[in-house]
Amino acid sequence: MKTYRQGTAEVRALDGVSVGVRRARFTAVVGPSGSGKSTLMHCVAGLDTVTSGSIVLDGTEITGLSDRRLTRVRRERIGFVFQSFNLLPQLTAYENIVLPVTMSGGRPDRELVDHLCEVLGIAHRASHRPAELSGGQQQRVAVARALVARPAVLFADEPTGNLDSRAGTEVLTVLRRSVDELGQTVVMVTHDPAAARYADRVLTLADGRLVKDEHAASAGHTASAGYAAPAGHAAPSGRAAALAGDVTGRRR
Ligand SMILES: Nc1ncnc2c1ncn2[C@@H]1O[C@H](COP(=O)(O)OP(=O)(O)OP(=O)(O)O)[C@@H](O)[C@H]1O
Repeated sequence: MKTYRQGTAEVRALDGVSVGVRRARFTAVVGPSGSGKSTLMHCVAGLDTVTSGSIVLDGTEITGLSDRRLTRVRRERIGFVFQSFNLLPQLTAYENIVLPVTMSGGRPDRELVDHLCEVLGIAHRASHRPAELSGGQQQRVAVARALVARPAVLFADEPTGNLDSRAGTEVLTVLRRSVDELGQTVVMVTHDPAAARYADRVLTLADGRLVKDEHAASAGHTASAGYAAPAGHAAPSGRAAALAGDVTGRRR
């Protein structure tokens, strides 16, 4: 449960939402404006706290952690991609990608970065500055930057919000590939049902409640509207089933 105070009124931004997200799966959270999508993502990712209930992230109960430990969990286990790409304009794509690693005093794993650039289709743009890249390419650089620390979960909040449909397709395709080829766990908030079709599972919120929970087959996976249909991906089997409960938010 997550409530906000607005004057004398209390807004229930999340109300009795209980959900677990599996590893190496692509989960989309959809719903109308104000339904609680961002609040859910912020609570699950440790950017905000729940009023009651608990959040378990990659086996760690994050509810009640001190700010210092929560910051560490976010830095080490979570990757974020937002609507705005937040790239540093004076750095090249490669330098932007490795920035989180170099900032925390580490040395980038060149092989991993090259592999990410390859999978995300930006290898040939690595030495370019953001201004020389298309919106879709910039967002793919942002995805690579989020993945370079090998996060347990990648949270994407309206990652296609600033992009036209072609660039949006590029970004959704690389998110899909990160799940299929890198085994990445992805949770994406979107208001766009066409974007949600790239996911294995679609959670629908309305008025802070979970009103629908659809898995790929029933989520109209192959239908295409707005974005090109995802190119026949195969959801990983067995492996994910054995690793249930990667991220859970429970009502107490
Ligand atoms: N900081 C806040 N203070 C007060 N109320 C808030 C705050 N943040 C969100 N809310 C309220 O909580 C509810 C859920 O908001 P939230 O931003 O999670 O919805 P959303 O589905 O992400 O919407 P959108 O698609 O417009 O971003 C809304 O009624 C909103 O007004």
